[in-house]
Amino acid sequence: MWRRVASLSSALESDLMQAATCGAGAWQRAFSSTQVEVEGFERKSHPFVAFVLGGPGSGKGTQCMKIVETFGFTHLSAGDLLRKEIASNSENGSMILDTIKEGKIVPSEVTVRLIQAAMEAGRNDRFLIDGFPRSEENRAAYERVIGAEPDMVLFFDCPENEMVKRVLSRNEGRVDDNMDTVKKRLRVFSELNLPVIEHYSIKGKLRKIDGTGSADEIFERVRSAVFAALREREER
Ligand SMILES: Nc1ncnc2c1ncn2[C@@H]1O[C@H](COP(=O)(O)OP(=O)(O)OP(=O)(O)O)[C@@H](O)[C@H]1O
Ligand SMILES: Nc1ccn([C@@H]2O[C@H](COP(=O)(O)O)[C@@H](O)[C@H]2O)c(=O)n1
Ligand SMILES: [Mg+2]
Repeated sequence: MWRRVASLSSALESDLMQAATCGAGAWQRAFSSTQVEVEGFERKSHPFVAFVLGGPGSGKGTQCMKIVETFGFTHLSAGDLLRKEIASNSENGSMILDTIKEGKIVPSEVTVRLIQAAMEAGRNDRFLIDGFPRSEENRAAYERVIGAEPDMVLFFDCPENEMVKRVLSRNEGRVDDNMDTVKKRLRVFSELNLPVIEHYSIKGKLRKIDGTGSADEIFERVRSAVFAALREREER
């Protein structure tokens, strides 16, 4: 089993405090003093970041939970962060709600700032960023603000009819889990997200996973892909 890092050195604590107040790129510096050995993998100074992509209902959130249990990542879902903004009545709340209802993409500055804050607060050196980047604009904003590229990109490849079936039976009360919005989300996925996936494929960072079968069957594919990426990073 993977062991979570239970405590942080006081030097790191102070770096994290600095990261919380300094903004762009500071979270990277916050990890510069830590190197911890866990299950044979030395934890490097720079956080390991995996983007998790796939169409609506392709199983991103389900598989992220399993990755967290097995590999000790912190899971940040862009959609969940946006939904929390709505729930907290922030100044952007009503704009975000309208955008999600339409299945459109929230302005990148908003989403990237939420991700950045969550990473700074995350106290981990392995992050799964689920449902991001959804567009080339998202991708460029992340690189500009965070100043880094992901170590790997997981893409859950799933047929549309299966994704629609899963979304419509999810039953979590999401405002966008209805046929009308799902159609729009699928169109946005094809038009805006597939080019991002293609970009990472060209860069050799993409791990395409067959998203069909049971959640456990899919996780066996995911486990090998994540293990290989962590090992590659270790060897670098
Ligand atoms: N392999 C699977 N087989 C059947 N149902 C699944 C499978 N994986 C996930 N589900 C179910 O399908 C629904 C959608 O899964 P999940 O929330 O993980 O997808 P997602 O990619 O995060 O979707 P979204 O982009 O809309 O957030 C959930 O109700 C989940 O329990
Ligand atoms: N990078 C992102 C991610 C999400 N959104 C909006 O949230 C909706 C729900 O996202 P899920 O990942 O939970 O399916 C999505 O349809 C978008 O409206 C976004 O704008 N940018
Ligand atoms: Mg999800």
